[in-house]
Amino acid sequence: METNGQEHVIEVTDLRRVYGGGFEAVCGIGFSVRRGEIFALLGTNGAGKTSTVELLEGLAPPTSGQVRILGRDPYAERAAVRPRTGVMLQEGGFPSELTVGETTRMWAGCVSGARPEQEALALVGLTGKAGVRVKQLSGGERRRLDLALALLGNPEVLFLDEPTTGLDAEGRRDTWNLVRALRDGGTTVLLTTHYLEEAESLADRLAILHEGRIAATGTPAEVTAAQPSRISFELPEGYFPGDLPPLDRLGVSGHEVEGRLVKLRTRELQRAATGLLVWAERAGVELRRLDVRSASLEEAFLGIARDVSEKASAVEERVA
Ligand SMILES: Nc1ncnc2c1ncn2[C@@H]1O[C@H](COP(=O)(O)OP(=O)(O)OP(=O)(O)O)[C@@H](O)[C@H]1O
Repeated sequence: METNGQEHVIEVTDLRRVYGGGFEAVCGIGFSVRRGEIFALLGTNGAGKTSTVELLEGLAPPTSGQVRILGRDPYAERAAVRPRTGVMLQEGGFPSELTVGETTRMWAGCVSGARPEQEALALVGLTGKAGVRVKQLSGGERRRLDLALALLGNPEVLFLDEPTTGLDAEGRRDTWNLVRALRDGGTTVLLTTHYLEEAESLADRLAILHEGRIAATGTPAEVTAAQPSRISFELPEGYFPGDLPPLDRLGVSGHEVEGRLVKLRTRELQRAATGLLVWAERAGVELRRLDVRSASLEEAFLGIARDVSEKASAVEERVA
């Protein structure tokens, strides 16, 4: 389907998943991902990420609502959709007695038009490991093998479930660069991650799931823009909070004082920082431990989880 001339490769409409015992893990969510976009699904433990991704991968049918991958139903039309997608699960589950080369060849036999084994291994930095048994690989190397296998069929759509869990900082950067290069080559990527820094750095757009619902969605900048920025500093010797300029006139929406440390929250970062620095300059004081920062995705994430839980308990209290 096309919207504004851009092809939506993944389309999710009013999607619900209710498990056998009646538990609703996915409660009517909707989003779409354009060709060549990296889209991240974030959420606390149990938010419904895996339950959603399994429906996108066609591993189960939705209870209600619709998923379209490349315009088709990934469950009912699995034979048509599966060859055009690559899936990296949380646990690859490949036989650990096989070597890396044997595993790659075995998997390539199930994929039409597979990349050469060496190319797939080189993409993920496993060149030279073809003769090593899977059980001898480190945790990070196993993750990279899982990724190589997902890439074997040159997929148009790539599903990555926590692709960098267990990787060291360098391995994580390498994977990010590879995912970006794939995106630049036109691959559409949907990933789940617990690393907010990963989503902030990698995702073109993201959705934060909470208790089966989308609590926020947009570009990382849009999602963080809804959160206040922070300024913190140490009160100079001999000064008290009341000596600061009136905080509301600086555009400060909230503050805390812990000992000599002052923490300010503001949605007008430039105005608040300028007002504070002009005051310090005029008073001839140094603001030690000065820290001025825009909201991070982590703050947005924690803020959303807190807000939704607070609203839920307020409703429960009203009902009780
Ligand atoms: N087969 C099942 N039967 C019943 N409930 C299930 C089943 N699978 C998952 N759930 C429940 O659905 C909810 C969402 O689980 P899901 O695995 O989708 O979350 P997640 O966001 O992927 O979590 P995590 O980050 O911990 O992997 C959880 O409360 C989980 O206990």
